[in-house]
Amino acid sequence: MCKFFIGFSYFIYHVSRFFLHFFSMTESIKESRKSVIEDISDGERFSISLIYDEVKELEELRNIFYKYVKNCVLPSTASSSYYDGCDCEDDCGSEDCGCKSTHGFFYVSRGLNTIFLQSTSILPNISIYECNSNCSCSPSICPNRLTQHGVSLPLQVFKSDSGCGWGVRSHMRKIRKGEFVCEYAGEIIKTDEARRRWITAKEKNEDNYILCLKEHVQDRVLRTNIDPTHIGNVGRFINHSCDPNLQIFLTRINSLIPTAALFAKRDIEINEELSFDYAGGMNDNNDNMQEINTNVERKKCLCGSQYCKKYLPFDQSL
Ligand SMILES: C[S@@+](CC[C@H](N)C(=O)[O-])C[C@H]1O[C@@H](n2cnc3c(N)ncnc32)[C@H](O)[C@@H]1O
Repeated sequence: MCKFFIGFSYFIYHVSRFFLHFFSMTESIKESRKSVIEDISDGERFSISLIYDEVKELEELRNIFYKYVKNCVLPSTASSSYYDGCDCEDDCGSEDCGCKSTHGFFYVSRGLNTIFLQSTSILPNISIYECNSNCSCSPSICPNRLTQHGVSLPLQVFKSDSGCGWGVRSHMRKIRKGEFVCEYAGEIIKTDEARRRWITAKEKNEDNYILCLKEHVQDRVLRTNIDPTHIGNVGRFINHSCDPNLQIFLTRINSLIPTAALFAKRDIEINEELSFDYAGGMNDNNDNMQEINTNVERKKCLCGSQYCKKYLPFDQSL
C-alpha cells in the first residue's frame, strides 16, 4: 500500500486502526499534502482507508460521524433469529438446502448470480435470504452467507472530484461484476424519527444520509429507514449516480428487517468512484423507494452521467 501511494508522490502516515483515536492524532500531520488513515473501520475483515488533504476536513467529519458500525443497528425489539435454519451438513452445497430451496439461489462463486443484475427495477421484487443463526452449516465456509461477513474488499474514502464531498473507491484491486462490496449500514429508525431528523438536517443545511427502502408486498408497503449520519459504515460515503456501478439489494439474515447490500453492477476499475442509484433504479414517476416531492427544494445531481436526471432522488413521504 505504501508503494502505491509513494508512486503518486503522496506523503503517507500510518496511524491507528481505531477510528475514534485517529482524530486525536491528526494535529501532528498538518503539514502533509495528502494523508492516509489506514483503517477507519472498527474491525471489518478488510481495512477501510481514508485519504484527505487537510485536518479541517477530518474535524468536519468528526462533528457528524461519531461511530463506525459493521452492520445496521437494529431496534432492541428486533428478533435475532426470526427464520428457520437449514440442517445442511455439507455446507449448503446441495439443491436440498432448506434455506436455498425455500428462498432462492442467489449466490455463485462468492458473488451475486449476475442474472439478478439485469433488471434495473429489482428492489421491490427480490429479497436475498442468507443462512442464519438457526442453520447448522458452518458460517465460515457456507456459500450462502456473504453480506453477513461485512465488507469484502479494501475500500478507500476520499474527496471526490465531482463536488459531492467524500466518496468511496477500491484503490487496491478491480471489482468484478456481481461482487458484494458493502452494506449501507446505519441506525434503523421509524419514519417519524426519519422525518424529524431530515427536517433538522435541512434546517442546518446539512447533507441527507437517510435511505428509505420500500418493499411492496401485495397491497402493503414495508418501509425501512436507514440513517448512517452519525453511526454507520463505509456505505455512508458512497455517492449517487444516475448511471451507477453498484446496485442495491435487500438481504435478510436473522431479522425481518432487511439490510441494504451493494453489489457491483459491472466490472469496476481500480480507483473508479463507486456509486449507486439512491432511487434504486426506479423511475421518478413510479411509487418507488425514493420519490419526488415537487414542494421540496431538491438538490442538484452532480453525477455527470449522460443519463443524469438533474436532481437527487428524494422520498416525498419524509
Ligand atoms: C450518503 S451521502 C454520500 C457521502 C457524502 N458525499 C459525504 O461527503 O459524506 C449523501 C450526500 O452526498 C451528496 N451527494 C451524493 N451524491 C451526489 C450527487 N450525485 N450529486 C450531488 N450531491 C451528491 C449529497 O449531499 C447527499 O445528501
